[in-house]
Amino acid sequence: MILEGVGRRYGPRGPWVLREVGLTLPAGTLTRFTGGNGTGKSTLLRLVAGVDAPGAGRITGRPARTAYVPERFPAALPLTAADYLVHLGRIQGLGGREARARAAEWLERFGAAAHRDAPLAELSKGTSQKVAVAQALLAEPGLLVLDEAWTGLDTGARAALDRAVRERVAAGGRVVFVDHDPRRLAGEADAEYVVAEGGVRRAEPECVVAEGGVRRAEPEAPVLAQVRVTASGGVHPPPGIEGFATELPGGAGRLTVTVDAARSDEVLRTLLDAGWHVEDLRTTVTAARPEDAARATEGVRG
Ligand SMILES: Nc1ncnc2c1ncn2[C@@H]1O[C@H](COP(=O)(O)OP(=O)(O)OP(=O)(O)O)[C@@H](O)[C@H]1O
Repeated sequence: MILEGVGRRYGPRGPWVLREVGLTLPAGTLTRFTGGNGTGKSTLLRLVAGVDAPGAGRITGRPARTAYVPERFPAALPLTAADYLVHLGRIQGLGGREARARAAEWLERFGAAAHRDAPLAELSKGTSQKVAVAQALLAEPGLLVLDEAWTGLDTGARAALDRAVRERVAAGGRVVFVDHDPRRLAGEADAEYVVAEGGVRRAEPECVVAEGGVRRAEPEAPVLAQVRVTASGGVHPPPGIEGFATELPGGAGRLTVTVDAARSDEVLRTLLDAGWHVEDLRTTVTAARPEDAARATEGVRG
């Protein structure tokens, strides 16, 4: 699916909210859009979903089955949750029996089965949102567009939606999403774009999105690998080596020296040349975050 020179403004004299947007959304990919408030993310998602048409440019290759979860769910319809889903399933091309089965399945997956016969207007905000995401997943769309679709869902339903997104991508669908939480599907998107100043640009790898905008990522936590060498048999630490020496019975010493991993070979050579016997060698990794330490330790071991 391709967007070429896409532009959108509201009203013939309104400012262009988006201009000259060019994007490719390949099959089997997850694409994230980020950006500050009012930059045009929802506008872009409506254009991608096809519920709004561009004022300039063109969009080609949109899959026949496209589903969209808008920021605000229009829940004021005189239908029960299950009837609404069956109705939408039929519109999306499912047979009656299949639509009913899928509606039940998705209400179950999002933990809303108990509300299947409740009128939409009586559902809580969270349950309405479950129905909104369920309607989008009913017919296994080739394009799934999610505008803050996780907002209002409980933890279990958010995880269920994460899983559903992965399933869609694995099945060859395109999933496009905006979410204010930078941890949402973090590291899973195939492409990430920032919507800003009417344009869309590829997010730089060091950019992460914070609520309400883009901020620079924290610099990578410093990872420091050190080697602790314990040696014995010498008397004085050799020149250039500062360590902790203790006297052993008989006048010999034991030396413990901790050096940066990069210097460890040199220190070992110096100790051996000076007649010390190396008893023990340990690598320690210091990092601000435990996961960095674990990763670095693996690297050092390897
Ligand atoms: N239907 C509309 N009529 C007129 N202006 C609109 C309409 N929809 C959006 N806009 C304007 O277009 C701009 C972009 O809005 P949009 O909702 O796409 O941004 P957004 O990045 O999704 O914002 P947010 O993060 O606050 O949801 C805003 O200035 C908004 O006021």
